[in-house]
Amino acid sequence: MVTTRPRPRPRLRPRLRPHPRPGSGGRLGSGARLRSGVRLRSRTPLALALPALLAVAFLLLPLVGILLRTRWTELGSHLTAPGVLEALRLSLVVSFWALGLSLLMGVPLAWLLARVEFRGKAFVRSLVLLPMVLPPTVGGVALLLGFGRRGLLGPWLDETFGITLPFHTSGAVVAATFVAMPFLVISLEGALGGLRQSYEETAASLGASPVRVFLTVTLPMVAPGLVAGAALTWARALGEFGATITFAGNLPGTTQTLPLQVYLLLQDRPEAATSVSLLLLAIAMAVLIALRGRWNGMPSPAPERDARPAPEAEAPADPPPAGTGTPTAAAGAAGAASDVDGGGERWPLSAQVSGFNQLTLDAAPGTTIAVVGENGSGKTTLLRALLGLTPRARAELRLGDVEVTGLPPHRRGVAWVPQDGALFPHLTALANTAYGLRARGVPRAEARSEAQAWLDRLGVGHLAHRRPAQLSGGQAQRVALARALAARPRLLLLDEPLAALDQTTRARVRHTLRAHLSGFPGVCLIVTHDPVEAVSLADRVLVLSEGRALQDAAPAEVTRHPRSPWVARMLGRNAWPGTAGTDGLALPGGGHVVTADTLPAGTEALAVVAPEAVSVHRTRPAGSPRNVWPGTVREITTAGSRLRVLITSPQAPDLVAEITPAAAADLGLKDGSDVWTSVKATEITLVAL
Ligand SMILES: Nc1ncnc2c1ncn2[C@@H]1O[C@H](COP(=O)(O)OP(=O)(O)OP(=O)(O)O)[C@@H](O)[C@H]1O
Repeated sequence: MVTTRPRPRPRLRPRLRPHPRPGSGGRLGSGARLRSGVRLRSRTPLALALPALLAVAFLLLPLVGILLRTRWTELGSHLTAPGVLEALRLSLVVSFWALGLSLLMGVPLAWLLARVEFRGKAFVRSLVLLPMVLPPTVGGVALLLGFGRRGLLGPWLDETFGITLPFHTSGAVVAATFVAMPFLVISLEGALGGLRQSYEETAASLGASPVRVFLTVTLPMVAPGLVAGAALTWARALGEFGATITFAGNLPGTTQTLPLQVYLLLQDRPEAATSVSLLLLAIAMAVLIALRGRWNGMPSPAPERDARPAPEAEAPADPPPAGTGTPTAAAGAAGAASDVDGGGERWPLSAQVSGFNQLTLDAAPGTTIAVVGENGSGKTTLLRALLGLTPRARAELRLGDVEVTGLPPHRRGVAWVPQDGALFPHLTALANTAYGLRARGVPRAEARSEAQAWLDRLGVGHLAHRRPAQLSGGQAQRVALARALAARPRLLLLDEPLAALDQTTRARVRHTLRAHLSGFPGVCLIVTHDPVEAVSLADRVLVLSEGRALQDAAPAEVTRHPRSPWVARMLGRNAWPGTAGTDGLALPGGGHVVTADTLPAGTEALAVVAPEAVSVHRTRPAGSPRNVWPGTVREITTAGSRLRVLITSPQAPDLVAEITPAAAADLGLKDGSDVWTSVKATEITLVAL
C-alpha cells in the first residue's frame, strides 16, 4: 500500500475572462461574416425572399423618388433661402433642447425601469412607449389639454412663470421631447438590462455612493446604448411634425421647423419642398449609418484590436508580507498597509445572520474563513447578506467597534471580489485599483501611487496600464484582489478567487494570496469548492448546508472529522454513513465496517477513510485486515502523479483508492477488473453526526 496526501478531484470549470463591454459582443445574423471575411450564405426560400424584396422596394421607392425629382442645380438656392435657413436654425435649436430634456428626464427614468422593482412598472413602461404609437396629432391634442392655455397645467405655468407654451418655441420643444424621449428611454433601458449588476455592486463594495457608481461605472459601460438612444432621439426630434403643428402652431421663426416648412413649401413650391426633404433624409440616413444597427441591440462589428492577454506574469517567488515589499512598492505599500488598518486598527467580525442563512459568526482580526458547501447551500447569499445586497438574508454585523448593520453597502467597509473579478472594462488596471481610494476622496495622484504599490505587491504592476480585456484570467484576478485590498476594507469577501486559474497559476496565486491575507487586519471569507484552497488558505472552514452552519472548525479538524459525507468527499475522503455498533459501523445496505474507534451503540456516524488507506489486490488478501470486500474497478482517473480508482462492491458502498501508476500496472488494473479491497480498522475514523 502506498500512502500520500489526499488530492482534490480535478475540477472542470471554464476559464473565466473579463466580460466584454455591453454592445461589443458579436451576433451573427444571416449572411454572418466570419473572421476571414467569408460570408456564410444559406439558401433563402423564394416564398420569403420575394416579399422581403418587395418590402425593400416599397421602402426604397419613395427615397428614389426624392433623389430623382430633386433639381440638383437649384438645390443650393433652395437650401439657402432665408425661410429655409430660419427653419433649419429653429429645427436645430428645438431638436437639441429636446435632446437635452430627454437626457435629463429619460436617463433617470431608464435607470429606474432597469434597476428598481416597483408597483406599476408595467404601466410606466407602457406610458413611455405611448408617444411612439400614438398619432402625433393626437399627442399634440393631449399636450394642449395638459399644458395648453386652458389645459391642466397651462394656467399655473402662465401665472407662476409667465410661460405660455403654445405658439412659442418652448412649445415646439415640449412637443419634440414628448415624441422623441421614448427612443432614449428604450435604448438605454435595454443597455442597462444587459449590464451585469456585479459591476455596480462591486463598485458599491469599494465605497462608491450610488450616484458615483452611476456616473463612473454604469454610464460609461452603457455609453454605446446611450449614444445610440441620444442620436435617435435627436433625429426623431428634428423630424417632428404632427404634435408640433397641433400643439405649438406653425409660426415662421417661432415654431416653424424644417418639417413644417416642407409642408408649407409643398403647396406653393414643390421642387423646394423636395430639396428640403432631401436634406432631412440625408440627416436621418447619416444618423442611422453612424449607429449601424446599435439602437435595436445589434452591435456593429467592433474594430479589431489587440485583445490578446499578456502572458502570465511571474509572481514574485516569495511575496513580501504586508507592509514590506520591493523598494518601489515599499513606500506606497507600507502606506497602504498602515492606511488599511487605519493606523493599527484591527477589525474583528461579529455577525448574526437570519433569513435564508441562519448562523452566528465571530472571528478575530486576521482570520481567514473558507466557506464551503454544496451548490445552493447559501454561500453567495451569506456574502450578499454581509454586503447588505440581498433581502433574502439579513446580517446584524459588527466590524470592530463599528455597527454596520444599518449602513448602505458603500459605507460598510466590506469589499467583495466576485468570481469573475468584475473589473471595470473601461478603466485600466491602475484606475480599477485606485477606484476605492478615489471613492473615499483620496487625491488622484496619491490614489494612483498607492494603487500602483498594490499592483506591484500582487505581481501585476507592469500591467497597470492595460484594460481588463488585455489581461489573462489570472492577471485579472490579481488586479481584482489588489483593487479590493487597496480599498482598505474592514471585511474582505472573496468568491472563488482562484476558480478561473489553471493549476500552476493557482498554486502561485494561492501562495501570494496567503502572504497578503496574513497581513490583512480584518476577517476574510473565501467561498471555495477547492479543498486545497480551503485547507491551505483558511484558519477555519465554515461548512454550510441549507443556509446553516453544519461545521465551523479548523481545517485539520474538518478533514479528520467531517460532519457530512459531502464535506468528506469534497476533501477527497471516502465517507460512509451508518449506525454505530459494538465494533464499528452497520451500513444501511447491510454491510459492516470494523473500526478501532467506537461510539455509543445506535449513534448515527460517518466512517471516514482516506483513499490512500485503501489497499487494492487482485486476489483475496490472506491474514489481512477485517475489512475486506470484493469489487469491480469502475473508473480510473489521474490525481497529480497518482491514480484514483473507483471501486464498486455489492457488499460495501463505493470506494475510492489512491495508488501509484506503477502499482496499477503491476495489478493490471483497468475498467471492469475484478479486485479485492481492504482497509485496516485503525485507518478508519468514526465521526458522530
Ligand atoms: N434571488 C433569489 N431568489 C430566490 N431564491 C434564490 C435567489 N438566489 C438564490 N436563491 C436560492 O437560495 C439558495 C442559496 O443560493 P446561493 O446562491 O446562496 O447558493 P450557493 O451556495 O452560493 O450555490 P453555488 O455553489 O451554486 O453558487 C438556493 O436554493 C437558490 O436557489
